[in-house]
Amino acid sequence: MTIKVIISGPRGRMGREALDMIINDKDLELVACIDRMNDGKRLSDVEGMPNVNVPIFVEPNQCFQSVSADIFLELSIPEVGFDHTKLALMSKIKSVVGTSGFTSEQIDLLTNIANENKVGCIIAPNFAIGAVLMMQFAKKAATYFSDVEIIEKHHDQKLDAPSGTAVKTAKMIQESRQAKRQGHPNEKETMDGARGADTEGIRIHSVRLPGLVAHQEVILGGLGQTLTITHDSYNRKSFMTGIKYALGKVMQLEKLVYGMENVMD
Ligand SMILES: NC(=O)C1=CN([C@@H]2O[C@H](COP(=O)(O)OP(=O)(O)OC[C@H]3O[C@@H](n4cnc5c(N)ncnc54)[C@H](OP(=O)(O)O)[C@@H]3O)[C@@H](O)[C@H]2O)C=CC1
Ligand SMILES: O=C(O)C1=N[C@H](C(=O)O)C[C@H](O)C1
Repeated sequence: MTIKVIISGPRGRMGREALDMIINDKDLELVACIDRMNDGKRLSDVEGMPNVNVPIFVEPNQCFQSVSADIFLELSIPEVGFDHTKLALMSKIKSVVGTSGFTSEQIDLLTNIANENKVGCIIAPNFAIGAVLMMQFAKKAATYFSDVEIIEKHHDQKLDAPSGTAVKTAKMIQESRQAKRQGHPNEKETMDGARGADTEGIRIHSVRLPGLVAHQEVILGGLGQTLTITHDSYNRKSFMTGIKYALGKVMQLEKLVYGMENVMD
C-alpha cells in the first residue's frame, strides 16, 4: 500500500524538491496539488512540472472533499498555510507542515483541532536532521550557559522573520533555563532593532541575503568563554529525508506534534 499525498505549493522551491522526492519513492504516491494558480489543470500540463497526471486545485476544501488522500503536505506560504492545515485536519486528513511563520495561537488552535479529531499532524520548523540536533544541543547547553543569542541567516526571498527554526530553538531553550534579561541593565538601542527580537530575554537576529539558503548559529556565553552551535543547509535536499520520515511517522499519530525531535527515535 502506498501513502497518498496531497502537496501544497508545488511550484515553490521546497514544493518542487518534494515533488521529485515523492514521485521517486515507491512507498509514496502523489494524488493532488493545491496551488494558487492552474485550477482544474493536471500537473503534467504545467510547464516545468513533472509528468504526473494529478489534478491541481486552488480551493483546498474542494481538493480535500474530492480526492482520497492519507496525508496533506503543506509547503506554501505563512499567509495561507494555517487555513490549509486547519481545513485538512477538519477533513480528517493527517498533515505534515513545513510552512513557517505560524503564531503560537495558530499552533495551539491546530493542536486542539488535531487532538479533538484524533488526526495526526506534525509541524516541523525544520526537517533537516542536523538542524534538529542543533536545537537539541542548544537546549542542553543552555542548562550550563544562561546567556544565549540566536543568529539565523536565510535567502532574501524568505517571507517570515524570525525563522520558524529560531522561534522553536528559543522555545526549547526556554524549557531548560529561567527567563533572563541579558546584556547591561541600562543598555539602550540607539538604532531600532540593534539588539534583535526579544523572547524571554533571548535575542534573535535575522539576516537575509542572496546566496544564503538556511543557516543558524546559537551562541552561548559564560565567564571567559563562548560556545557556538552552528547548522547550515546548503540546498533543499537537506530537508527531504526529514519530510519522508515525517510522512511515515504521522501515519501512526492521532494528535499534533510540534517539532521533529518529538517523533525521532
Ligand atoms: N520546515 C522546513 O524544514 C522548511 C520550511 N520551509 C518553509 O516552507 C515554505 C515554502 O518555502 P519555499 O519553497 O522556499 O517558498 P517559495 O516561495 O519558493 O514557495 C511557496 C510557493 O507557495 C505558492 N503559493 C502561494 N499562495 C499559495 C496558495 N494559496 N496555495 C498554494 N500555494 C501557494 C507560491 O506561489 P507563487 O510563487 O505563485 O506566489 C510558491 O510557489 C516557507 O514557509 C518556508 O519557510 C522552507 C524550507 C525548509
Ligand atoms: O524559508 C526557508 O528557507 C526555511 N524556513 C524554515 C524556517 O523558517 O525555519 C526552515 C529552514 O530554516 C528554511
